[in-house]
Amino acid sequence: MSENVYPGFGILLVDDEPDWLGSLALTLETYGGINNIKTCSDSREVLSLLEEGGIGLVLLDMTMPYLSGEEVLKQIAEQHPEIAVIVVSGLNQVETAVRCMKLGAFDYCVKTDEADRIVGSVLRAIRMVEMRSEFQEVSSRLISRELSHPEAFSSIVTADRSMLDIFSYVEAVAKSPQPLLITGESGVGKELIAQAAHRLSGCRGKLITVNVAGLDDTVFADTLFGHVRGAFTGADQARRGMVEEAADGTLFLDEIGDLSIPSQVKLLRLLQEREYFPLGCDLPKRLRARVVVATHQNLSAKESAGSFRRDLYYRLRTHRVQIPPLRERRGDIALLLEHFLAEAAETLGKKKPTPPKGLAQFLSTYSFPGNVRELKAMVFDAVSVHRDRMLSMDSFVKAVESAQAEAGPTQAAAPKQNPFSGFDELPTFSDAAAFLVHEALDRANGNQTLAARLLGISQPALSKRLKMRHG
Ligand SMILES: Nc1ncnc2c1ncn2[C@@H]1O[C@H](COP(=O)(O)OP(=O)(O)OP(=O)(O)O)[C@@H](O)[C@H]1O
Repeated sequence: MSENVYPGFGILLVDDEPDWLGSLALTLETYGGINNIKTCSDSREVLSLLEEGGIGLVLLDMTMPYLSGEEVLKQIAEQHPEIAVIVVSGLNQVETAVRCMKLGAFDYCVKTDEADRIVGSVLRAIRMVEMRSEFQEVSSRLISRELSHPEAFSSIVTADRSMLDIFSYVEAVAKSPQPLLITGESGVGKELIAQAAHRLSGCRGKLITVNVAGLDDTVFADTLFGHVRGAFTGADQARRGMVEEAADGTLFLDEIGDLSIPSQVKLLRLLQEREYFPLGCDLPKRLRARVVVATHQNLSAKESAGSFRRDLYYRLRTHRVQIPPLRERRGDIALLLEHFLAEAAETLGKKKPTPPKGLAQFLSTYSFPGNVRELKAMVFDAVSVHRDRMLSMDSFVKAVESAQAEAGPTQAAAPKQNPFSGFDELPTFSDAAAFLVHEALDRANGNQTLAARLLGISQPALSKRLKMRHG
């Protein structure tokens, strides 16, 4: 991973005036942090430069000796359709602009345009090229459905398709110098994904995690950037900031949605300039870490509401993954249950207990607002109190009931699947009811209260049914 280069592909500036090439390169670097730039002042050399590879975007002058911009544009469109071209002309001519766009140019700018207009156009083109190559990379991985480094995800227990797709994506963008944004409800496993991204990045340094929730701006700056000795009253010792601790590794900023606006400005500056100043120090230090951020908040809504800066939001969302809540991957509940039972037994020095039949099914009727963390806590609690070989269902029922009572009646019910949809011949009502009652009692080990719960009826209603059947 090259650290201080943006974007990840080269941008070729083509113009016969070397002075303009120099000033355009400076504008792009100053206003857009764009520094992966090559220049060419002879239009006849453009194609051979593109053949060498590594260029994703060309900024092309129109009026040049030898080959005109329009001719070069035609050649690029034919031979390198994957390369985006922005025409930067000395003249504002609508007809030429239309012709260029028809030939496939991404945009048409005029040299006298404000710097903002040209830089904005280049940033959009960069994003388009990035998205296109990201899409190709991800879709080829999704088609092959294979991970090159499955071991990087070994701590994440799942068999869910959407989670496996996320693994492919994280692997595809692992070596990118751009930040990775991980969103999802609390307890879904965002930190585990950050750890996997770090393992895959190939960075030699450490993974440094900073939870930025509740840090005021001064503490945020001090934590990240550190200070020199004597920077403020009481600063008897210099402090290395976390950005430095994470050098050649990954800086993981958790709860990024809680950052104050002044801290957001500092973070944006760090990402854009890849430089920072420890408090009391005049010499800038370089950011030498990959940045991964996470939040359980809806950043897009925060951005619309004005509490999250738009420029930072766009900078952060270059690569992003949204981890689904546990209730949207119920198939994982049984796997996670087994995993946490073994982990809890080992941690607590007990023999792994046998889960009661129907436990996974019972748990999958619950919406788990605290996601995997809540399931883990339930299992650890149940294992710590249990004595017999067979784990008791009671502690799970109590945990679910008290969580539901706390959440109140608005708690969403689990979406139901129709178990009969595949049947050619349907059972009668009374047969279906009898089978259901039998299965529920079996799963609940004869415990009528639990069986009634599994069936969604009261215990007296179940016992009435049983009496009717036997009587
Ligand atoms: N798929 C999984 N397999 C195994 N353990 C998991 C899985 N998902 C989450 N966990 C465990 O659940 C707990 C919560 O996970 P984690 O801290 O990664 O969640 P988070 O999304 O970062 O939460 P928060 O938003 O509160 O920071 C951790 O103990 C983690 O190890």
